[in-house]
Amino acid sequence: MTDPVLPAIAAIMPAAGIGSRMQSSVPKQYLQLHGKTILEHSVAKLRSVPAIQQLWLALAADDPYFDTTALANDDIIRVKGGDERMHSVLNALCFIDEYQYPWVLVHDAARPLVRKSDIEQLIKRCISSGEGGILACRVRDTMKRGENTVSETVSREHLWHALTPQLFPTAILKAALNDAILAGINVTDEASAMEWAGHKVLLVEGHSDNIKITQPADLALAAFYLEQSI
Ligand SMILES: Nc1ccn([C@@H]2O[C@H](COP(=O)(O)OP(=O)(O)OP(=O)(O)O)[C@@H](O)[C@H]2O)c(=O)n1
Ligand SMILES: C[C@](O)(CO)[C@H](O)COP(=O)(O)O
Repeated sequence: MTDPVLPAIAAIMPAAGIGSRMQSSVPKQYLQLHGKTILEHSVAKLRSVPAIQQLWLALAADDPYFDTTALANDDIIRVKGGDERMHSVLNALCFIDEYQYPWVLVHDAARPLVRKSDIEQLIKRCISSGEGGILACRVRDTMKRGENTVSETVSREHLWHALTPQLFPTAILKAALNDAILAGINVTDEASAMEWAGHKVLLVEGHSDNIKITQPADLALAAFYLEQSI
């Protein structure tokens, strides 16, 4: 497959969360990892991809931390985050010119370990096929459903962990996300809205070390993975 001619891609980084599951004194995107904030690591990964020509950052309206980071002088475009991740993403989407940037890539600030090669593979696969898609990694453990006891074993065949980035045509994602939110759908990733709206979503296998920093133990794991990549 020859490399497709890449259109301009705008990126949205949702970074307006409070990180409640992290139980930390600051929102987790501002925790330090090898001398930089998790947010700075994640932004640097998107900045390393030439096809990404515009970067929108959704921040909490009362975020007092961002201006203390090295990104304060970056040309990153700040927008106000929303009550939930899906609102933060939609708020940013509403500002993106879909003619100038026909594709939009969404990547969690809480995923600082994503590999440039995985991002570029996602872009190549989606642009080549004309379909949106997500980075994902296959489930490896036996999966159980239940609360305190097992109610069922869920077949792990064709079962994936959805990761980010997720890449979709800008206008189509904007419409799908807006309509899904209006319909009261629980949209925890962009693909959920696209699926609900009936669109195909490509699964692009990525590395399982692209973890989302969510709980306290994840910080040490991320530091370990970072040491392996140096
Ligand atoms: N209203 C929100 C909630 C989350 N996010 C962002 O979406 C990403 C993934 O969300 P999650 O891991 O759930 O982060 P938090 O919501 O901060 O974590 P928690 O659910 O533990 O509070 C994070 O980069 C987070 O900053 C956002 O931009 N706006
Ligand atoms: C978008 C995501 O990272 C894909 O796995 C995930 O859905 C975010 O969920 P969260 O509850 O907002 O962390």
